[in-house]
Amino acid sequence: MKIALFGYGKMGKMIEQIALNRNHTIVAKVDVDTVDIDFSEMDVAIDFSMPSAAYGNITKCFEHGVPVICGTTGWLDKYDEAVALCKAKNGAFIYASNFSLGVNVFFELNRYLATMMKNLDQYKVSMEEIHHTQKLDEPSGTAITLAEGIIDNTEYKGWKLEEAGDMEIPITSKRVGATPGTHSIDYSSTVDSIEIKHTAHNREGFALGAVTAAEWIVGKTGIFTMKDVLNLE
Ligand SMILES: NC(=O)C1=CN([C@@H]2O[C@H](COP(=O)(O)OP(=O)(O)OC[C@H]3O[C@@H](n4cnc5c(N)ncnc54)[C@H](OP(=O)(O)O)[C@@H]3O)[C@@H](O)[C@H]2O)C=CC1
Ligand SMILES: O=C(O)C1=N[C@H](C(=O)O)C[C@H](O)C1
Repeated sequence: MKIALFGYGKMGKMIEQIALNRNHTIVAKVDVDTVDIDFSEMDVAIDFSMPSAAYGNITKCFEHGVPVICGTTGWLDKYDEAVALCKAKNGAFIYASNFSLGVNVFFELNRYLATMMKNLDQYKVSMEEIHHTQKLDEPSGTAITLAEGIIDNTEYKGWKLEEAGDMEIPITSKRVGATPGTHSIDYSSTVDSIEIKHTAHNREGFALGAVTAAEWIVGKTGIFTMKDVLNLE
């Protein structure tokens, strides 16, 4: 498979390694300075760039009929526009705030736990995410997906960084050293607490998930999620 990398930073480099090990070819490494992009060579594009760059990269790919796997976070105010363009062009698209198998299992666990806690008013939920100090966005995309999983299954109405209102989920974002990504959800009452936690030990799981999604999407049209790719139920 011929893969174009949009963004060649920490994730782009890890994805390149995994793709080459799986006998794929990297046909382009696109960064902010790239002017001539040959879209005709690409079977699929994988975007791990920057919040300010993702939408432009994705839409250029759709215009040229290239399927897109996007892991960049912090640009989702434009997600609906990207989806509309993808549909208009009969393209193929997967965005995931987190491509790792472990976090996608954790997303399901979070939803299930939320349904169990829904009527237990003595417990208050809170969330913490910890990432490396170079991360540009907060809270993390993964934390937002986790909050949405709780909101969909309980009476909580929204989320907020730090101080939250009564029916809002408080999220604490910490930036510590080179932490790849740690997310925890806590339900506390006056007598006890229940905590679930996912800890990434490195970036390999994110990169492998993105390459797996790229292998899966080639030849398909439509808007998909990692749940489709991983066949999780
Ligand atoms: N969904 C998931 O599973 C995961 C998502 N992420 C997300 O992926 C994104 C990238 O993370 P990471 O690799 O750690 O970040 P890095 O900062 O290491 O890499 C981002 C790269 O994008 C480049 N870039 C800047 N502008 C453009 C542009 N217009 N087109 C293409 N590339 C551009 C940057 O170049 P320069 O440095 O020259 O500006 C940099 O090399 C983040 O949003 C992060 O949150 C990260 C891990 C997992
Ligand atoms: O920026 C990162 O590094 C990561 N970003 C994603 C996010 O915002 O959730 C996924 C992962 O946690 C690493």
